[in-house]
Amino acid sequence: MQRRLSLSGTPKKSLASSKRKGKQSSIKYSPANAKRRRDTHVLPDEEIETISDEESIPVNSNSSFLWFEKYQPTKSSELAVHKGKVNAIRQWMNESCPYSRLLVLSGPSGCGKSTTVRILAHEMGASLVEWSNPMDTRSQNYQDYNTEQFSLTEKFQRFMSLAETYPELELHSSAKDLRKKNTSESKKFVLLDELPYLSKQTGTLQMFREVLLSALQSRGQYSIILILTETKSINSEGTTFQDKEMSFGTQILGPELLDHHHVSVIPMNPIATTFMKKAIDLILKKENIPLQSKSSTFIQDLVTASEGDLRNVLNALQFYLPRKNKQFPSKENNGKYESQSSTSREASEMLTRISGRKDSLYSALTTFRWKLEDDDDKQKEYQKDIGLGMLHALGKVIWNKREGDDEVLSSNAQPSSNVPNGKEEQRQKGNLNLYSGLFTEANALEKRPSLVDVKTTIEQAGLSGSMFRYGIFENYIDSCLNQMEAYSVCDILSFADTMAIDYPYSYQADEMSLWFAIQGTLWYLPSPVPRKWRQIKFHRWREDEISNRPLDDYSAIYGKSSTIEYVQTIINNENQALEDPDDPIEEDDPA
Ligand SMILES: Nc1ncnc2c1ncn2[C@@H]1O[C@H](COP(=O)(O)OP(=O)(O)OP(=O)(O)O)[C@@H](O)[C@H]1O
Repeated sequence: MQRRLSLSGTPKKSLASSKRKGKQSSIKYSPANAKRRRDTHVLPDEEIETISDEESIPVNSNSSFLWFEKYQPTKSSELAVHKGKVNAIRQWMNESCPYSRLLVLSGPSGCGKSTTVRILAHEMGASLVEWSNPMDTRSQNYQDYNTEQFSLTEKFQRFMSLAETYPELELHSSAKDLRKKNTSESKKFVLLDELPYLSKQTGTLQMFREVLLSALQSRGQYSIILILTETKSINSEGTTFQDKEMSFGTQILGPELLDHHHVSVIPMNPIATTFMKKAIDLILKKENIPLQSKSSTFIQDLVTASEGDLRNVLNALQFYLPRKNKQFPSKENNGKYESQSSTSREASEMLTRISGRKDSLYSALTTFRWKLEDDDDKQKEYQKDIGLGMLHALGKVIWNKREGDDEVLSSNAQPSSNVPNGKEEQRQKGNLNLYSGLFTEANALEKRPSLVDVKTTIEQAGLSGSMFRYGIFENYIDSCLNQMEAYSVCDILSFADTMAIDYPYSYQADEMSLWFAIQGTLWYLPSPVPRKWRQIKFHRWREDEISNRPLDDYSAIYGKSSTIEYVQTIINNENQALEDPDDPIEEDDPA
């Protein structure tokens, strides 16, 4: 994953970002989250500011909210973050320009970086202008995106240059009133909680650094807060390790920015155990869930497994405490927790609620068929072949053959007769290559039903959900035509990752998460999927055409030079290049 996406962050346990996190923002994905180890130093619990026990926290009654959203703190006294860190951030935010212009907050996922900044800004009556990758509008403006004149990085550049004149985001209803009292002293912060895709190869990383450097040198009266989420990388042996460079931002910022006298770095720690437990106790109280003797062991186990990620632990708890029963699971002899019988149904309902909300990033997914196991009590056994079955299933997903793909491809393989006049004209002008013409037309037929049957695919996969999700993550990029699709699929995978509970293992949550990952991937992949061989087949790239849009996006993902090299390799072996790969869907057909 690092290979392609690391510079912009991690797929968050994004639902976590969905949080908008679900958002989670920069591409954050941690299939091995359960095995993460934290190398960060944990401060003693007694130094932690106490969570307020006040009953005044406004609770959002909307049942579609996840607990980490529903019970988000509204004031700094409620933050489950080390007091020293909160004070350090507050002090930095209170400093006057130009002495502090860029604050880098680094730390593991779910340790409260973004929440702390938002709350402190609110308490100060400061404006917070937040950059958000334009993919958020994907459902509404999907087609527009492909004809956009500006790339994501160009948009970021424009955002930063206009930041001073942007109105603030409406964070809280009371924010405006607070500022009215304090207009002359109100401060402005630009919050970079997600970043556009950054790559050394395409120069976007350098551009990003230059934008920040020029912001530091400008006379603007705003300061920038950059949030970097530490990720775990997976090495060739499949074990995870902490990306130390990420902790200090060196990979993204480079020495010039890090050594800049206007730049401060505050590393954040995972949330301490004691404080997590207090936050959990408070939420259970608000949910009227009685604490039982076995609950403390259960909560202790969840907290230990979460490695300081409060969002993670709240999700796990919510999954494991069905609303009706509100009973804590009991521990079996083998050390695993017995799943609640209705967990699967709860998980399904939760996902349906999330995607059903009008403002949800995932509203497009409401059209999906949700699988509800009628017989939840049945614990299926995984005794499947780990090998060809998995590859076959994976191939089907990243291929994503939809109804009508064959017709679209064969009509476009013919010379121009089947192509509308306007398109042919554009093609001749060289503004659109054959494939992009095909892609635009395909958009008109967008979301033709996929021929991939999710249930069969999961059965064929024969692996745990996390392995299969990781398989999709490693391979989906070849199926994308632009960065928006890449971000969207990655975001969905992050979302699905959050749905799966790291510990204790839940078969139902695992399957639901895989179901969601596959459905989301199938939804966001283009139609037809432009695997590399197809691009070669339908359009022989010339070097000078690679800069044409929408190939810019493709090149941004792969890097121009590697694309050219790849094309050259294929062209040198043309027969192989033009040979259609096996069609996994047809292979499924017993006839
Ligand atoms: N007492 C609390 N203190 C801090 N966060 C809390 C608390 N209770 C619930 N939360 C929730 O925990 C989550 C913490 O996530 P947050 O986005 O702030 O972390 P982060 O470090 O920025 O993570 P990431 O880098 O993955 O975005 C938020 O969704 C917040 O609403």
